[in-house]
Amino acid sequence: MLKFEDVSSGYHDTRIIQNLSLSVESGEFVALLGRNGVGKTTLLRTLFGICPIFGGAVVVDGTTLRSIRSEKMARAGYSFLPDDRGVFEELTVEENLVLARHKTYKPAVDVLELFPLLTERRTQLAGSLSGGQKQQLGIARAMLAGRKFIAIDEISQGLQPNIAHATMQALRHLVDEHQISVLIVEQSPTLPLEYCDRVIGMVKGRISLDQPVAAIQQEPDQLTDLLIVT
Ligand SMILES: Nc1ncnc2c1ncn2[C@@H]1O[C@H](COP(=O)(O)OP(=O)(O)OP(=O)(O)O)[C@@H](O)[C@H]1O
Repeated sequence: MLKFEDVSSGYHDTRIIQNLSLSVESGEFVALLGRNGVGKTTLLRTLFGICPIFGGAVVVDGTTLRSIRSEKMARAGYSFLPDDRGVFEELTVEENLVLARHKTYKPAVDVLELFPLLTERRTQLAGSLSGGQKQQLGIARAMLAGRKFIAIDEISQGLQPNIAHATMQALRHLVDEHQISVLIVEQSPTLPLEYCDRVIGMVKGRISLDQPVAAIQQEPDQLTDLLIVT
């Protein structure tokens, strides 16, 4: 359903993504791993039209695109949670959720059950939430809007471990129930190895690893180049 074909992209005249090819199928839950600065965020920004494509093409639902418009992706049911959480700070929690909801699509996950604080804080301005609370609102919005594809940058950022696990379980359920695709960016392999189907690793703007989770569990050394050195 989604393919990057020999894509190069970046910022102004700086090429960050280098001749990168990958695909994500319907009903696949994929994690993108890599150290700081390798281009994971830039890859997601390219898919959602925030960074220009310098070369190659992105194929979305069979249509080859050499430039991408964010609003078209949103209309097609592709949702993106950027690393700054992408909430409307001047609107309430409830208004943020209403704007993300689609007329007919009802996700198989009740986001208010998943994130009870969104009900407790429904009349509060999103801008006054903490970072972790904004993350929950942003993920809820991405789940409501992503009828075909959900991309989430830095998924566990600011989330308590139990909430991060519940979020991954809910995404797994959405993938299995609706055959949507999910692509997450995460710093650590722990959650991806428990919940995802496949791990894609990036080094310096290129793919360095693309393996099913089962293959990585057998040979975890494959992750060494992708892990953060502390
Ligand atoms: N707005 C920008 N203008 C120019 N260069 C940028 C911009 N944003 C990021 N970069 C550069 O692009 C490269 C890749 O950054 P990117 O944020 O995609 O990496 P990342 O893998 O997501 O890292 P992190 O995990 O730290 O967010 C870095 O060298 C970064 O300095």
